[in-house]
Amino acid sequence: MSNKIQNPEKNFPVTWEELHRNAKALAWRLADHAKWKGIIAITRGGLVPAAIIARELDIRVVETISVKSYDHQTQGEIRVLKAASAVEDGGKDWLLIDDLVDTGKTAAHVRKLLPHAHFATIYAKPAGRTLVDTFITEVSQDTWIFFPWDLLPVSYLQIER
Ligand SMILES: O=P(O)(O)OC[C@H]1O[C@H](OP(=O)(O)OP(=O)(O)O)[C@H](O)[C@@H]1O
Ligand code: HPA
Ligand SMILES: [Mg+2]
Repeated sequence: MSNKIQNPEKNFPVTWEELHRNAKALAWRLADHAKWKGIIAITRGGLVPAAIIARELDIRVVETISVKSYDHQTQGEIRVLKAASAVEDGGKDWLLIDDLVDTGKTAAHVRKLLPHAHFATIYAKPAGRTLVDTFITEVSQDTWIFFPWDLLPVSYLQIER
């Protein structure tokens, strides 16, 4: 069953620089918490934010949980392709990192698997906002966020080959 996002009205492209600044801001918010056992990145979108946060908080243990929900802008069934195998106690004292929460389906699914982990994202849309413990920037539900890893860097276009 697929749930087509109704052509989001607003495009919100994010540059590497903005992403980096926001990921650092998220790390600083998380720095006050007790000592984290490690980070669980929700792949693939959580990988880059998790890398930045791991460096900023000096966390060296980084696990992954692999979850697929979207094909381009169309949401399908949630599929966990790989579990976070080394994580115990339902994720207690672990940081779960994703790039964003949209409908909240991914977050709800992962929360069931790791109910005690602290869930943090850079961006949040209203439908999923209550499912994350910490986020930096809220955007409206009718916005589609374009991450820099899915965009062609402008500078590449300026290089003559
Ligand atoms: O709140 P939701 O509506 O569930 O959407 C949020 C999820 O969708 C995207 O992942 P996606 O499934 O596209 O895979 P990706 O991380 O590999 O891009 C994004 O990275 C979140 O994990
Ligand atoms: O707004 C979005 N941008 C990129 N990926 C996404 N996955 C769900 N919503 C989004
Ligand atoms: Mg994802």
